[in-house]
Amino acid sequence: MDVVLETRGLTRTFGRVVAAEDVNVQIRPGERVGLVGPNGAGKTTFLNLITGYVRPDRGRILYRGVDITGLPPRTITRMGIVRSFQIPQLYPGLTVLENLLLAIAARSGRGLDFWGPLGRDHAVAEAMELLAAFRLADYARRPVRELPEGGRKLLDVAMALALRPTVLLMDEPTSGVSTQDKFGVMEILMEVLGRAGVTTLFVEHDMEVVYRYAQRVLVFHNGRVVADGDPQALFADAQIRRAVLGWE
Ligand SMILES: Nc1ncnc2c1ncn2[C@@H]1O[C@H](COP(=O)(O)OP(=O)(O)OP(=O)(O)O)[C@@H](O)[C@H]1O
Repeated sequence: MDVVLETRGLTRTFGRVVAAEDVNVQIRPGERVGLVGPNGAGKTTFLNLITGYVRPDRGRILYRGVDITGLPPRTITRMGIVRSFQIPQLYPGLTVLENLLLAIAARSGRGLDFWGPLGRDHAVAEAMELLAAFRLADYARRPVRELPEGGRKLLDVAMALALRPTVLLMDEPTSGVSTQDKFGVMEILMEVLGRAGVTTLFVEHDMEVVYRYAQRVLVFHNGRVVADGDPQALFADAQIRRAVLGWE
């Protein structure tokens, strides 16, 4: 089986809290995986472990067969595992285009001032193409603070995609987005990420979003992955519905 990301026996405690316990997961290239579970179940810790922000007490993380356990976050990002944040890390006073140019500059490891005119033209063309894909082209010259929340989420992911990830991790892509906008945001995200062939893992509390957009769901509970399967099967399971998702 082709595996892009794998965890083996991943375990991490904070004092008495077991935030990850013997997490064994294999992710295939191009999969779209929803991470669900109650508050404090260990979903964010799982993302923090993979991206190097938190070190495991035990266990290994393999990316394309290479052991990345304990590597610094910057190195892991450069290798192709990129994270987009729950609260988008944007510069509200800069334009949408400028924010994206900064992400493109970050990919090259250089500041904007290192670009000659040709490099800048290429970067602007690339940024405009990305903005068009994310339906943000009309906002290109406007400051980020004028973007609606859904637009900020899209820009945040566009910036992550500018780093050319193989694996993208998203923490609640629809949090703070209005009910009428959230499916629109997810449609665009999934279309663009699917076309780019990016393997996507996303933490999500909105089960309707998970149901519609995840091909596979990992259910976390007390730091463990207690269920792993397709959303139709998992959400039909009465025990998971009651004990883990809090549904009757
Ligand atoms: N840096 C930390 N220091 C101490 N405790 C932590 C730390 N990070 C996470 N924890 C604890 O580990 C447990 C798992 O937290 P985590 O944030 O991973 O859960 P979660 O499933 O993402 O929850 P939520 O859905 O509320 O975001 C919680 O009890 C949390 O308080």
